[in-house]
Amino acid sequence: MEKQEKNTEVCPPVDLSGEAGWTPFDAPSLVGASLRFVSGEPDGNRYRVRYYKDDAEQLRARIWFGPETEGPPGHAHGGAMAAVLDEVLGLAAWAAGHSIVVGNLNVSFRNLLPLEQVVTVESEVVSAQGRKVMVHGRICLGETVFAEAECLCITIRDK
Ligand SMILES: CCCCCCCCCC(=O)SCCNC(=O)CCNC(=O)[C@H](O)C(C)(C)COP(=O)(O)OP(=O)(O)OC[C@H]1O[C@@H](n2cnc3c(N)ncnc32)[C@H](O)[C@@H]1OP(=O)(O)O
Repeated sequence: MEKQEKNTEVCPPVDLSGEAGWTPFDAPSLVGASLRFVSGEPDGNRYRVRYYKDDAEQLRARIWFGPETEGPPGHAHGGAMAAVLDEVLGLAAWAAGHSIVVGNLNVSFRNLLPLEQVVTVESEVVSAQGRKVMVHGRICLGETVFAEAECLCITIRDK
């Protein structure tokens, strides 16, 4: 059987700039440098991401799904979208002052997401009661929603 060659060419730079009124958000200075799965290769072929807060202080991300996130031909893998929602919505709870891990993530895939396109992740912390913090979010571009999620975050117990 013929072995398929892996394409190792690095994709060209992409524009991850935010919208008017957004301010850059430094995720590693809040949670450390451990979030490498999504954010760890800013010039690579998996994801490229940049975080912002909007004028309502909600976390936003501009994200490019590279060829290494492929699932259906030419489009992002559902797990790749779920990983992004896990990171961004969890981070949104941290950015709102809650030290959490994600306990439950419910994702609905609404449209196929074409690769090598910059999209937006929106998030909103909708409630915080006891140890439970609910964050909603979606991956979208203009009016098109690719995936939306409800994320139940649980605050970490004091050791
Ligand atoms: C340090 C920097 C981190 C930055 C992170 C940002 C983004 C990254 C996000 C992630 O990827 S986190 C990694 C994925 N998540 C995990 O691996 C979490 C693994 N699970 C756990 O560690 C524990 O199960 C958990 C802390 C979520 C809960 O365990 P606990 O023993 O502390 O809590 P407990 O089971 O007593 O539950 C507390 C409450 O939460 C509820 N709960 C817990 N897990 C739930 C769940 N999965 N679904 C629904 N409800 C849940 C539970 O019913 C209960 O409700 P009540 O108080 O009303 O009784």
